[in-house]
Amino acid sequence: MGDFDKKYNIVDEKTPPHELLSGHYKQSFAYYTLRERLPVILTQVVDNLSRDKDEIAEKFGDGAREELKEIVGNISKLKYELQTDKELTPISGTSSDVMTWNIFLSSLNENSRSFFNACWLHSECYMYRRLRSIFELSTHLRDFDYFQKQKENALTCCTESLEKVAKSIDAHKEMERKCFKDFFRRLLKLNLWGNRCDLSISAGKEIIQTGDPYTDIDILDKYILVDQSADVWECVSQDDTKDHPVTFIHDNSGFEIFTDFLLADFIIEQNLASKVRFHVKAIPWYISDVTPHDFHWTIDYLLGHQSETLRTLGSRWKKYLENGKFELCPVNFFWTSPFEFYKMAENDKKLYTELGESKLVIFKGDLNYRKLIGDYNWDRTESFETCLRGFRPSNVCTLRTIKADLICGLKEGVGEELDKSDPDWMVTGKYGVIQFALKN
Ligand SMILES: O=P(O)(O)OC[C@@]1(O)O[C@H](CO)[C@@H](O)[C@@H]1O
Ligand SMILES: [Mn+2]
Repeated sequence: MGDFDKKYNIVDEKTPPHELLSGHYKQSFAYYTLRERLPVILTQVVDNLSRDKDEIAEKFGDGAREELKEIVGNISKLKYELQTDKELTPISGTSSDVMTWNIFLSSLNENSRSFFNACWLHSECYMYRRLRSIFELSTHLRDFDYFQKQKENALTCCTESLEKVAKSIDAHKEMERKCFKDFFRRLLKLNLWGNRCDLSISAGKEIIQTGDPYTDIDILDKYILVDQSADVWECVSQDDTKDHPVTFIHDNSGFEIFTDFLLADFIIEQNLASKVRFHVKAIPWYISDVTPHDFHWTIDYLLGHQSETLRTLGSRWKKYLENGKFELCPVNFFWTSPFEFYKMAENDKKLYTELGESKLVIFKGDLNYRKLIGDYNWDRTESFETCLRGFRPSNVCTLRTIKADLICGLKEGVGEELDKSDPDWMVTGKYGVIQFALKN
């Protein structure tokens, strides 16, 4: 370790800092996820395919109907492999990430190359990648998104709430103009809580956002265990970095992406940055995650909505897309790779450098958090900077509701208190963190 590393207690990048989270530990959320949640998610895909087979055949042709039988068989096979803790076999497929995945899989230790023995992050990502490869290898359904209906429903079922939030933000605008900092921090918190609504935590069961979470947003402050929103404001309001974009690494469709856009809208309107960039997933991922299609669909849905408030927002965001104030980045398979982000610089230098152009990169959600700090049993008071293990291509912010049993940056005693008062506090999404680290 060099002097800098010692001073800041940076962990050597090559040595695993702590025990990896894994399905091997029966008391863990990893075990529960692999055993209970993921098989349910696979069963649900099968059920939805059989429910929608006529619709699918109409859209993709009769050949698709035939192929569905084979696809269902292959999904059942994947479920069997998962439930019987089989080896993570190579991915077959035609996409450019197949080789990277397979090199990664072959680099795993032989005794940690099965669903329950591998690092949880790796086996869970693997399941979603294998699921995708089943469709990718078909002729008629290679581009079919088996989570699409659920994602669309996550937005359409909460339009009342979208409208209320948008109206109440508009109403507060005049008042909030006196203090942009407070306004920004509220939008940031709204954006944080928008992450409560992912579908994979509920194994696909609908979670509906109701009411107007903006007006009462401060009530939830007691659930924010680390709140560095003031630091994020300081970073984003720097005048000399206006020409640098703010970048979102999106997480979920539905209510969450709407709140991402609201925050991005504020950034553009207040001229905090000339451009906001968005990164999405290349393939269907963890049920709710945004793909390019979901991104455009969301804006078009708002644009065509009967509510004038939503139409206004939709048409403004469409315009931002046209004039480059909003930019959807080309899909990048790094986001659906098994790699933690500290490995980005060596695996995708270009992406790392590109993120470095931003004045701020906002990582949304629980899975991005897991990739930021790795699926390790970190000491819960370890600093966020240390856990990033050198991954600070730009100023980094994470907005994450806590849905997996790993965390860092807590004050001494906070975790222990919660263990007593609310034993499930790490896996329900009830609590959240807004954490920030300066560029390297
Ligand atoms: O990343 P998101 O959408 O906030 O959450 C994804 C998630 O539901 O899936 C994983 C477990 O299956 C957890 O990390 C997390 O709970
Ligand atoms: Mn997600």
